[in-house]
Amino acid sequence: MTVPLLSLEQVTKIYPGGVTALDRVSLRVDPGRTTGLVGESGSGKSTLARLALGLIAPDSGTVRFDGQDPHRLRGRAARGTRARLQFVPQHPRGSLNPALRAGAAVSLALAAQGVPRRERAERTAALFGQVGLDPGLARRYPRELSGGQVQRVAIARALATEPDLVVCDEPTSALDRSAQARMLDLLTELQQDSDLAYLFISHDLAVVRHLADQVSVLRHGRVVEHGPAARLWDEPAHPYTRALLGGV
Ligand SMILES: Nc1ncnc2c1ncn2[C@@H]1O[C@H](COP(=O)(O)OP(=O)(O)OP(=O)(O)O)[C@@H](O)[C@H]1O
Repeated sequence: MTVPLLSLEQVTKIYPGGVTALDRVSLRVDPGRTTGLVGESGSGKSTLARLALGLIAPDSGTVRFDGQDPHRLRGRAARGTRARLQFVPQHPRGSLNPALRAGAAVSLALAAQGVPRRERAERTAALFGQVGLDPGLARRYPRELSGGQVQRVAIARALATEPDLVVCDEPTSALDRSAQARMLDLLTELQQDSDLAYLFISHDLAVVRHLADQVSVLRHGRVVEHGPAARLWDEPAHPYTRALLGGV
């Protein structure tokens, strides 16, 4: 049996004030594969993403990335692990520095990886090419780029560290239908080229099924159904999954 790249075992997260955002949730992402996580607003998806990235700790249960607790790593081990575990947020415009040109955002990520200055321009141009962006756009500021282009810059920046796993939190929800389809094609291509694994989070099962091998359905912090994406789509067992599909 494959050793998972990311695993959550019986994870519970209770926020101050008593909100149980996640209740004994288990989930795994295998190397080079995609696990989808669907659920409506407030179901706990972003909390799970933050736990997977090691930004917060669970109240009980375990989170493991390549066998280690990502929240407990310190120093060099933390830097190494962070490079292999990247994040593409829902609204990347907010995560890019508005005063930095798009190319500089990617170049900085390369610098943080120890890539020598003389190699950075060429590597940045290659990353722009990889995500389907004209390298000329590297000179633009985020405000001068479309939503889809900004999302691609965020992906290029994530790829700069040559990650094994990318946590994508609603990466297409701010895009129109055609940009959404192109983004899913790009993510699929990148996975095939670089053997990337994704934890792909969305409220939309119709989007998730295009990419995910396995899907977990989250409701009020609990996994109510889990299985192969095609099975959930064709024969949803839980009424909540059927309700999610009803909205498609
Ligand atoms: N820092 C926090 N402090 C207290 N409660 C929080 C905090 N963050 C999230 N919550 C609560 O935890 C629950 C899960 O929130 P979470 O953001 O994980 O859901 P979500 O599925 O990502 O929602 P959305 O799709 O709207 O982003 C919600 O009830 C939310 O109000």
